[in-house]
Amino acid sequence: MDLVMFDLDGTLVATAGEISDAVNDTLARFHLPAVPQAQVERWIGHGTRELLLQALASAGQTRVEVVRASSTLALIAAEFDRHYQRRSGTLSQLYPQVRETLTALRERGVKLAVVTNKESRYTATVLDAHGLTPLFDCVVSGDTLPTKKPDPAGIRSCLARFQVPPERALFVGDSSIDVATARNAGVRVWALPCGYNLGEPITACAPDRVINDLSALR
Ligand SMILES: O=C(O)COP(=O)(O)O
Repeated sequence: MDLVMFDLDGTLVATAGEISDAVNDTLARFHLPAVPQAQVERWIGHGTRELLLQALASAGQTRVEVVRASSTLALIAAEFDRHYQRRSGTLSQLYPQVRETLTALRERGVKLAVVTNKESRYTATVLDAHGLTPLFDCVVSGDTLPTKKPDPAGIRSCLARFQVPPERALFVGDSSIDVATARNAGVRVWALPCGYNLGEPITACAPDRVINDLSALR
């Protein structure tokens, strides 16, 4: 392999606890009931803004489209932004073997990238909080390109940047969105079972291989 691309939430870092806290800080500020972390985990995958919309719809007992069109959304999103930036890195943890494996792959000259649907300002905070930023050659966030996963543009931009053919690359993720993204780009995909797969078992989306931790890459 010449290039390995990783999803972020649920693959490199367990982030659900602090996302959930930031969501509930925001809901409390607007006198809305809290949502359980288990529910927040099922909303991870389409980007933090989409997650916030889901939480607001659930807490307010309305539809996501109603929240999306609401005139107060910008105000609520700004409040969430403050809480999430403040909470980032406070509860999240690297999964076992992440730092060791990234370091070993880098030493072998493998290019490393993050391709996440998380917006870039949050991606940067989370990667910095865990000292991961220097380990990656490229980071593609949910708002880096006009489209996000499962569109293959993020993977393709990494392949093009490092001039790696799809068969010499691997994508590692934790969800059906990651599997679909890799398939759309013609890249092999390995998946971790203990991340956030929209509440479904990872085997349901048939990755090329299920791995228990990143040491399988070494
Ligand atoms: O922010 C999200 O919802 C998803 O992020 P991920 O693509 O790293 O899983």
